[in-house]
Amino acid sequence: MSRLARRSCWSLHFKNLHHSLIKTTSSFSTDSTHHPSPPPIRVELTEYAGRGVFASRRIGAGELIHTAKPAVAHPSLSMIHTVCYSCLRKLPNRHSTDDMSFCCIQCEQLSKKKADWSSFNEYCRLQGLKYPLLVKRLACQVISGAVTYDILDVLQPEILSSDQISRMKKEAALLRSTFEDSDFESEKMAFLTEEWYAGVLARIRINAFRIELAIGSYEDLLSSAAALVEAESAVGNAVYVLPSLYNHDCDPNVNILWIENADAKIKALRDIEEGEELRICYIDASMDYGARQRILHQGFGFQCNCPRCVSKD
Ligand SMILES: C[S@@+](CC[C@H](N)C(=O)[O-])C[C@H]1O[C@@H](n2cnc3c(N)ncnc32)[C@H](O)[C@@H]1O
Repeated sequence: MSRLARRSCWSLHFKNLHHSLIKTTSSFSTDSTHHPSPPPIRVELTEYAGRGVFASRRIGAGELIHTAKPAVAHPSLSMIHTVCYSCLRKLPNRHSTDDMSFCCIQCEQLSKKKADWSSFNEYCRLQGLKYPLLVKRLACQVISGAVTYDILDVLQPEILSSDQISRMKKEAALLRSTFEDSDFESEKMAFLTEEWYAGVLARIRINAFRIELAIGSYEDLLSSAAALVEAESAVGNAVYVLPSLYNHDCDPNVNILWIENADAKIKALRDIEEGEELRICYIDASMDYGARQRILHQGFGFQCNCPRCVSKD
């Protein structure tokens, strides 16, 4: 296939992908008559990093570009008694001892049939793992019919080593046996194979966001200071579809923030021209050039060639 033909094939693919992503994964701010306005973005192929998100019109500094609901979210284990198990909102009653507490009936309904997750959670706690918790949560959502088993297939996967794959096989078996012990119907678990587990985890490892809620009150400020002392300031982790298509820049023009729960808000940090790529920063941009390159290479497998890195700033 010629380069041009391949490109137009991709263009068609991305046009369809763009429409389905916009329709299915994001909720957008509405105007006063409650007509949802489409976000000013389009998904296109970049020259350097697969897909990326581009401005479809001029966007002003501070503008809310779009919001997005997570495909899957899970609280940090150290926060499991203090935030909603579904949406990661802080709970008014911070003394819950239940491993699944909810902020409202709608969130509770997303976890109707419960299993005993103590062994799986303990395994993750001992190994210092956070992403298998997202796979567990996704499997629950698939079983309950809230999402399809292939919801994350559209995301870029990490290339896994054979060591990682054999560890994942053990985790997949532990996950499956927890469902079996809790009498989940076996037909509903047919999707839960070692391959499914490894494929989902490979995508989560590249695309998960660590959720830190914006400080809303003096009380939040105190609890966040306490969490920092305990080395855990994130309320949890989540994976989104559309936000996962934003590429990285060490001097980004947009950022993602969370105000009260795991719903992501994507905002412009400065004026952006039509056609400009929208890029977020995956890491702490205050680190020096060498540390940024090392972390991006180890965590995401790429060498950053953003203007800041090219000038070794
Ligand atoms: C979260 S995904 C971003 C969307 C991705 N481009 C896609 O097509 O799905 C992260 C991956 O995009 C690529 N990427 C993102 N920012 C990049 C950059 N500044 N330079 C090179 N590759 C980048 C890397 O392969 C990285 O692992």
